[in-house]
Amino acid sequence: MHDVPQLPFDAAIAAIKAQVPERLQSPRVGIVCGSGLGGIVNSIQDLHLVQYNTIPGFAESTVPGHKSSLAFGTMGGVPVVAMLGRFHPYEGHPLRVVVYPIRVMARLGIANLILTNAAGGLNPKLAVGTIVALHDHLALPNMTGMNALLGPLTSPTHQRFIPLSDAYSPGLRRLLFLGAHHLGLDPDAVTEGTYAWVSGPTYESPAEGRFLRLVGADVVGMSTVPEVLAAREEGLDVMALSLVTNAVVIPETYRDIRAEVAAELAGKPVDLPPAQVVSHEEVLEIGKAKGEVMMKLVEYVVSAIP
Ligand SMILES: O=P(O)(O)O[C@H]1O[C@H](CO)[C@@H](O)[C@H]1O
Ligand code: HPA
Repeated sequence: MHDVPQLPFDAAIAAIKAQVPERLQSPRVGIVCGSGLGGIVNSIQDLHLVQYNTIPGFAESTVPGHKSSLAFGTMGGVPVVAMLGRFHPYEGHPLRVVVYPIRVMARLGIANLILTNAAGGLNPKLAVGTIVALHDHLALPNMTGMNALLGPLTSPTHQRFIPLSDAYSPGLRRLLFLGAHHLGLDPDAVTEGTYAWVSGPTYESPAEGRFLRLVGADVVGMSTVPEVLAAREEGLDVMALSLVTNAVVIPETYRDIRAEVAAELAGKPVDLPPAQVVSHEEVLEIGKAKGEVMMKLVEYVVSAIP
């Protein structure tokens, strides 16, 4: 396999192999832990951590709730590698750096990739805490010049035109729902939906949230899609799970300040609606509170992959 120009794959693989026992050097499944979801590492046995700053080509994650290490070990006896901390374009990382760890994991031999993320709920039917298995995505940045696969072909053997109609593996999603059943989860705890990828780092304005809902997205977040594209280019089977950490505020009407002032001038009482704003702290809190369900599902799927 030829490598992406200027990305030091051989040095990265060598640095990893120097730090990980041979029995764990060829993981079958790769996992990416989303904001606040690093607890997934607790279900890895025979754990060996490799710091990103020891792997050539890796950046550092600068986002609270993301560490900067690769976790090697086993889950239900299956060798795995998990990214404790991902890179987002809004941190200033170029897209080829954002997806580099996915390509490194592919070169280590993974065949399946499980991505997790924290996301805002656009579909009003999704309660905070719901886990959404992505069956599709809507990526305005991809459609307007921020596609992670722009640029020279990754290698002469890679495909240029990657289909996305089959990006999210039905087989892995089937295992997920079998897992939800075996774990006795409430039927509404896990569902399927479409993820809107936005660049961030601002959360959505009400009009943006309304727009994304109108065009068919169920959840919204600032990650995952670039990783899905690279993984598909590398020939990996992909499952992506969003934990709904907050409801995106999409008011039907705006505060009518003109009417409020008129009422105030007329001496009438004015009822002020409570301000609703999302924060990353809230996102991390829900991640911590609900992360265990995500961990158990990931564990089930990893063990059940044929
Ligand atoms: O997608 P992950 O990395 O889980 O993080 C999500 O949480 C952060 C915002 O709170 C954004 O980075 C968003 O993408
Ligand atoms: N919007 C975008 N990304 C997010 C959100 C959100 O509401 N919550 C967690 N990640």
